[in-house]
Amino acid sequence: MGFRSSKKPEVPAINFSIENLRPKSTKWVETCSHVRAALEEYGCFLAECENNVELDDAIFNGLEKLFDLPLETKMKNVSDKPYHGFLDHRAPFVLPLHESFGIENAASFEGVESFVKLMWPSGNHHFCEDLFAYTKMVSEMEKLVKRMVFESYGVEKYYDSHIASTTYLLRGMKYRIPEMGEQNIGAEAHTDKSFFTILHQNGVNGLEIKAKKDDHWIGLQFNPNSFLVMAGDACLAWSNGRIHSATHRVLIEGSKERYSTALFSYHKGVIEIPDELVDEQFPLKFNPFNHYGLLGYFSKEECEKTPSTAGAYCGV
Ligand SMILES: O=C(O)CCC(=O)C(=O)O
Ligand SMILES: [Fe+2]
Repeated sequence: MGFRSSKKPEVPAINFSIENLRPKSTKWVETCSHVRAALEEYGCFLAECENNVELDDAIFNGLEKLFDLPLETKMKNVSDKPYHGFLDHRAPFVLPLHESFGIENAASFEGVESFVKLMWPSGNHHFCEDLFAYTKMVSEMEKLVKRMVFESYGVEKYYDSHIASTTYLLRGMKYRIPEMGEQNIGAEAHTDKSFFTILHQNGVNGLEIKAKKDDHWIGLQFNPNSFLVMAGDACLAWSNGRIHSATHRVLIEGSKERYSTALFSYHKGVIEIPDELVDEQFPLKFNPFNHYGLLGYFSKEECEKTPSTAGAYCGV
């Protein structure tokens, strides 16, 4: 068995209640600067929201049923993009505790509906509705965070075109309980290749983030209202290295299975580094890059040992 490291609640928690999120209000400006500071220092923060408990229950109960489907049904969740389809515990990494699905175009009803139809050909209307409501809500949160970040750097003029090219992938994860003597690694240490990732979980903790300043592992304590907003390698490159893309992993302990969701934002096409983010303190570090190109590059074996995928793929 592995061991659990520091549990100090060091990742900043930021109040995302409605009254803090009225654009241009004093609280909005304050929240923007907290968001930016957290992303630069930790690469992530816990957004504390007024969460919908009923919807949460519906999603995690629905996920349980989804993972209980026969393997041959689950294997129908395929994609031409790497890490976008069903991953069982054998491929592409050997992760005995992990299984996950990928739902492309997750913020569109058609995307969710075509996934649900594939899994339940005779229909599962309620889950389809709930899943869409959930992805809609989390994708709105992603847009809000993006707006805050763009405003905070004074590059809001690029926001609309950026959003117009954004697409979402929802991954649903299940981590089973390790057996006696079995390793407790649910997900190996990695950085995400997304622009942003928004993570949520059932009541079971296990996600750890590597601190930027001294490399120690910080165990995250979610409450039912917490969503972890994390920057991926695409955001690191877009921000010209100002925003940190945190290494993270999942360790599983305890007696309850862990279910989590991750909404990944991707950009269709090329991401340009805004001129405004290049100056003497931050000379240009990255060339414009194709976001799916970055993901494809990472999926190739030669990149496995590279400490920074963005640096290797599109570094100046
Ligand atoms: O399950 C989690 O909390 C994290 C999963 C993760 O890091 C990923 O899918 O990239
Ligand atoms: Fe991740």
